[in-house]
Amino acid sequence: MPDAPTSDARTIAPPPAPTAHPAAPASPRRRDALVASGLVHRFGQVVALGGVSLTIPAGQSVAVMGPSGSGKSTLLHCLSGILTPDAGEVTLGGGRVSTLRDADRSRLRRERFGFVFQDGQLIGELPARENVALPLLLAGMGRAAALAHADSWLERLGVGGDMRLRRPGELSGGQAQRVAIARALVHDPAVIFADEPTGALDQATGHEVMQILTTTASMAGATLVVVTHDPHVARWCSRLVEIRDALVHSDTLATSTPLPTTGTALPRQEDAR
Ligand SMILES: Nc1ncnc2c1ncn2[C@@H]1O[C@H](COP(=O)(O)OP(=O)(O)OP(=O)(O)O)[C@@H](O)[C@H]1O
Repeated sequence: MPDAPTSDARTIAPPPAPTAHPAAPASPRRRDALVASGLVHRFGQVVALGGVSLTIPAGQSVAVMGPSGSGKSTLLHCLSGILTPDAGEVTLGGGRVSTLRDADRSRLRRERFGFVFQDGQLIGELPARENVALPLLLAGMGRAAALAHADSWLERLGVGGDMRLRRPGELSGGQAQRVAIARALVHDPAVIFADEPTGALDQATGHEVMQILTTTASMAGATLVVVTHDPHVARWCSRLVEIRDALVHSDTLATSTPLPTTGTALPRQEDAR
């Protein structure tokens, strides 16, 4: 694995102070490991995940790589409760994710997970600050407090001032991804899932976005799971999981310490640190 890029964390201010609100609870929940045990998922005859087990300690950044069609997005979707696996289980801090009822799973996704997609998936009709405030509003925070919290995140990620009031279509790709990162972090999630977060950006902007994503996630104590085709993106993360043919093919820490991976075997948590 190549050397991790130099992170200029000093240029990014610490996260805004958490508010005394369920949408931004204090830190203990962040100690939750995300664990996948024997995940199997099929689309008809296609086996997209053939028995994948992973333990991701709280606060770790993991890049998921592999050839097209190997099962990366399916893994991300199962880990984040978007898809229900046909077999196996996902837990966060010991609490079940994959087998929750739909309503509870949606709530868990809203409150404990943040998402960054290739195209941002911001709401086109809403200004940046309202896009960012949305997770807080959905969690019941008052409008003024939610917008103030959103503003402080946007400011911190370099899209403050006038840009807060622009709609996504009036922002550059890099600016829109900064807004998407602010939206993913604003409610203080335990885990951020990013699917090709730099896929629509040029290399320099992608580098900048990864720097912001990894630095802010780390400062906030959030676990980060990034699906990417790009080794330059992957090297921002402290662990690389390679998926091939619906299974974990390799699992490596940035220190180049190989982790035991044998099909469905579940690595012990201390192995993955
Ligand atoms: N909704 C779906 N319906 C049917 N088959 C699907 C569906 N989604 C994924 N698949 C199939 O499941 C397998 C794994 O797909 P997945 O999207 O997880 O791979 P990936 O590694 O993320 O690919 P890529 O890098 O191209 O995005 C592939 O064979 C794919 O064609």
